[in-house]
Amino acid sequence: MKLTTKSIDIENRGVLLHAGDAREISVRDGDRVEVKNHITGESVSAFVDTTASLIPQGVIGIYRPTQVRIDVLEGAEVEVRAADRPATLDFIRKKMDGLRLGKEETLAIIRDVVDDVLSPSELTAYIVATYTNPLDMDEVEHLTRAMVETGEQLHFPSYPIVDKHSIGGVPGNKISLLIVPIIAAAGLKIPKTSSRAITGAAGTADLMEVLAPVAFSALEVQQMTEKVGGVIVWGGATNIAPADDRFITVEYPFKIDARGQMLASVMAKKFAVGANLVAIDIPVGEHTKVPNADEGRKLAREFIDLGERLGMRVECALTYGESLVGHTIGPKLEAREALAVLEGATEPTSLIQKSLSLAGILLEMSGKAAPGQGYAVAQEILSSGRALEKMKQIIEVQGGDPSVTSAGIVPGEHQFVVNAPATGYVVELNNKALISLARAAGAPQDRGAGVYIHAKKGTQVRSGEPIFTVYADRKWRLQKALEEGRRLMPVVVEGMLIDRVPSRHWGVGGDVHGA
Ligand SMILES: O=P(O)(O)OC[C@H]1O[C@H](OP(=O)(O)O)[C@H](O)[C@@H]1O
Ligand SMILES: O=c1cc[nH]c(=O)[nH]1
Repeated sequence: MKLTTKSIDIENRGVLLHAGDAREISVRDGDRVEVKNHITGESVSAFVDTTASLIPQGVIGIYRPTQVRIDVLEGAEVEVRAADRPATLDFIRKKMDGLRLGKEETLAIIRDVVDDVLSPSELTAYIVATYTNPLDMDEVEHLTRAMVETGEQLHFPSYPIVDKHSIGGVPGNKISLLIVPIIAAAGLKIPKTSSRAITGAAGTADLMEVLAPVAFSALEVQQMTEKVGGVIVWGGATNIAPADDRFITVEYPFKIDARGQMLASVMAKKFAVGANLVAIDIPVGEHTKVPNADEGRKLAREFIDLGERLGMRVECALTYGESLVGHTIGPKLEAREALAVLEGATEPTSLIQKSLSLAGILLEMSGKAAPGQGYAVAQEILSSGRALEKMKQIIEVQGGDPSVTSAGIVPGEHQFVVNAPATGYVVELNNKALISLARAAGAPQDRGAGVYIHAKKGTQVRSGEPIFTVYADRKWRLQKALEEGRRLMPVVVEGMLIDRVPSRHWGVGGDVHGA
């Protein structure tokens, strides 16, 4: 059917059809049509929305990404027909049924993900299929390679290229903001791409965005790294392993991070930037992605194995994940805490020790420190102020203000302090509940939102002393977070009354109502 185009400023790969035209070409809302540009001969598949009134019959509303793909002008005539169903839906179905996917099948799926051929529900089906039917190591390797092949890669003229990545899962894990400048200050190259929050309340890209822009092209990432030695950018904007951000968009609301997806997501980003020396942080703890050290060692072997398959040397660090890193959760609070350490703060020790340990591993792997000396070398770079100096260069090259100080970063104006209801020890500090609380307060989208933990697990508190403060940029968000806090009770002080559930049938003094 021939239809006349009308441009519509909507940012997805769709078209708007009059219900009458849709009936004639036998498509319904959510189906695909193929739209062909007569002049160039190019065609594109697009998802259908229908309307009875917004456009007349004979006209097709073309959303911007669709229009760009077939390069068609407003008012031009296009040929529209019902599109064939993508073959990759059968591959996804195969995975849903618990079968293994071959290399070509995986590559075809990832191409369709990157080309926006799959609808959000089809993409979700793929992620859920790999969550419920875990990928074996061959499938993980195929997925990793497919994620790299469908994006851009960096090619530095010399080695080593060093990188680190955390699998996440522990709140407050702001260590990249310390490790990257330490490694770059040691004279190494570290083109760090990070994701936004996946299961947490603030990913490294969310934190860095407090200090500088994080959206750059692959070429810019390479140029900035060559100039100052390191960057901290958002992988989702780079076209480096571009499928990754699409997957994370699906995972984020469910707070899931399937093992095979996680391995591929992390290692595809390392491979694509050309890293040959990689350290992986695996936080271990009851409320994290890895519940115990045995599982952590298994995952470490998988990262190392995958690294060998891809020609990268990988070392893993199992780290303490029972409690948050440092005292803060949320973009501004975390960026402020990390910057304060670069400026010379000697606390929090959990943040400093973890960052120096990981940086030390990379310094030893690269030969910048003798075996066993990595921690001390990293410490010297931090305490000498060279890491701060390097961080300012990184902030500046990314377009931020290098004169920023931790004191100048102000978290959300709406605050609520939760005090200890009894004297005792903090016996429970539930990571997952703290993340839910910070998300309810608005993190990571609201940068000032988050939680400051005054008393971590094992700390003795007196009745009335602060345990944590919730921050929000908007008042209604603070209210939401407090409701979430009441429901989840993220912190428990030994001896405190958690809740009182009254009997339904007994009145005062033991009288039975209605008896
Ligand atoms: O939201 P959850 O699941 O905790 O983890 C996601 C975070 O972990 C990784 O950190 P980094 O980039 O190595 O610093 C990711 O890039 C992301 O920022
Ligand atoms: O970058 C990351 C980190 C953790 N998990 C992922 O899937 N990707």
